[in-house]
Amino acid sequence: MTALSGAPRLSRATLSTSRLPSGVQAPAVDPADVSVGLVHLGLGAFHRAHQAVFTEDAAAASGENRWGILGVTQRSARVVEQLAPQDGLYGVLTKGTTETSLRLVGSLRDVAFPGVDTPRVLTTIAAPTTHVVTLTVTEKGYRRAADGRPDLTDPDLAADLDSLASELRGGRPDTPARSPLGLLLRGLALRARQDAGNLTVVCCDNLADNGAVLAALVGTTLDAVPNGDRLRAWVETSVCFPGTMVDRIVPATTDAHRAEARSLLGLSDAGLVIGEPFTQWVIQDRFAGPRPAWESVGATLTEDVAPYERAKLRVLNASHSTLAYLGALRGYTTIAQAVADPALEATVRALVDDDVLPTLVAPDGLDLAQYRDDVLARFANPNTGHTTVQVAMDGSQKLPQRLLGTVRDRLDSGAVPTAAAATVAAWIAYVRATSQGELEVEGRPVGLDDPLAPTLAAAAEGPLGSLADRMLDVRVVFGDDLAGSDVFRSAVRGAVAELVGIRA
Ligand SMILES: NC(=O)c1ccc[n+]([C@@H]2O[C@H](COP(=O)([O-])OP(=O)(O)OC[C@H]3O[C@@H](n4cnc5c(N)ncnc54)[C@H](O)[C@@H]3O)[C@@H](O)[C@H]2O)c1
Ligand SMILES: O=P(O)(O)OC[C@@H](O)[C@@H](O)[C@H](O)[C@H](O)CO
Repeated sequence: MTALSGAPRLSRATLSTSRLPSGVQAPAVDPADVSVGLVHLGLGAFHRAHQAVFTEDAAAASGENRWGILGVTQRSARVVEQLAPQDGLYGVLTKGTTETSLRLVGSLRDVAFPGVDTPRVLTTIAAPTTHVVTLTVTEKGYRRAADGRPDLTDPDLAADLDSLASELRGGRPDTPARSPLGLLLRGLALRARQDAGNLTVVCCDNLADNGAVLAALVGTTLDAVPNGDRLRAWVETSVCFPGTMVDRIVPATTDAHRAEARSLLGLSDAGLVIGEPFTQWVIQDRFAGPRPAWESVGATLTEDVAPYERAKLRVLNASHSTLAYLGALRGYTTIAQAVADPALEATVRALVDDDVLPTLVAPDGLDLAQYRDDVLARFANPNTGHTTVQVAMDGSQKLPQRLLGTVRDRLDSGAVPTAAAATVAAWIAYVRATSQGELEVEGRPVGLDDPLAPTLAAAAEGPLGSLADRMLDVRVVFGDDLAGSDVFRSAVRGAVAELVGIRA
């Protein structure tokens, strides 16, 4: 029996005929009464537990019914298959340290998979009733090259740019899009062609300076497209890319979560997501047109998002990755188990206190030491079940965003970033163990899950004595500056030697 069998499926029909059990919160908006005004690219777990909830609550608070979401999956139709039969309805199971609650969300009004639905997605991005596009497509989804510019050799992006070039010559926008950036650019092109008005594009991925990064990617990609200059000029005057800091720990949903939600709801929910109680959204107040009144339901709209984003990436996400690598290497399944290990907690505190905090300017009213403690308390929540292996994936994409800025700032100030080097060493040891088939967590082998896996595995292979040097030579991760820094190299060499038990 699976987690979904034995109970009718959540849908508008079953919701209207079932009496919701007490304790389960109904959608804050009536899904029948909501039209689409926002398109989301990357309909993973995080969007459903974060921006979709803020958007629904904001619409309910302001009494507006124009902020329904078209959610677009990226790589497969799986999430569409989960949500379309449910009319887009799904639950968010919130798991605190002592309490669990379930709410249903009705703001997701339509779902699409670019493999078959590209024309519909482009038309919706270009609709005058659409005012905002949001994205959560993971770090690797942006297809950036080592220098941060668009990777024009990426076959999916290249195929999309061919389609875009044809559409800019008047061709029909009907080829399936293959990359998030391609989909966005093609949607912008159709919007410009139809003169449908301004648009705001909000990157909600854990990328440093995410708004500016996405704006630059859009601009430099258009430079490479024949006749892209007119579209680029339109984007510069008609599209805003505010930066954001997004925060809520949203682990992957398991069958056990689905079974738990089914027993609370009495209906089965294939689109269920789970999250911790904490949620935060800080958004740069730079919009090209209307937006949901997110500030009315707890989001912070600010001129300067950078201090919030930097504090979150460098404290929370860097600590998360440290616990993920060291925790998995010690055989811990979850982040909560890892942070409960006094040695690992001490390592994380050293990272934050010695190297991260000296690089930060506290955002208004935030006590950074308290923030560190609050983050560690959130990690200790045993009920989210966030796995070390999930957080550890894609290290080549994550470390540059969450750790290497700290390293650069420390080196620039003349300090030796010993604690940050220890996190780099943890990642190196993890890459070595997973790429050589040497890591098991709870008796299950763990492989290396990273878009650069072949390059990393090749660098990890060979004598332990030169492991740190071979890995630091992967310049797409470390850049020429860190690969060329004797101070950093020496710190990483020492930390790797300590971790793998050899002489530096
Ligand atoms: N889960 C969290 O706790 C959390 C918290 C804050 C921010 N985020 C941000 O949200 C992102 C997504 O997290 P999630 O929990 O929704 O993950 P998820 O695995 O549930 O969903 C990831 C989404 O990105 C798409 N994607 C993945 N790889 C891609 C690729 N190579 N090209 C194009 N699209 C790709 C997937 O199709 C999916 O839509 C994270 O990478 C992070 O930047 C997540
Ligand atoms: O989402 P990822 O996989 O990029 O990173 C894993 C976690 O560090 C991250 O998702 C945190 O849970 C999140 O950033 C908390 O807001």
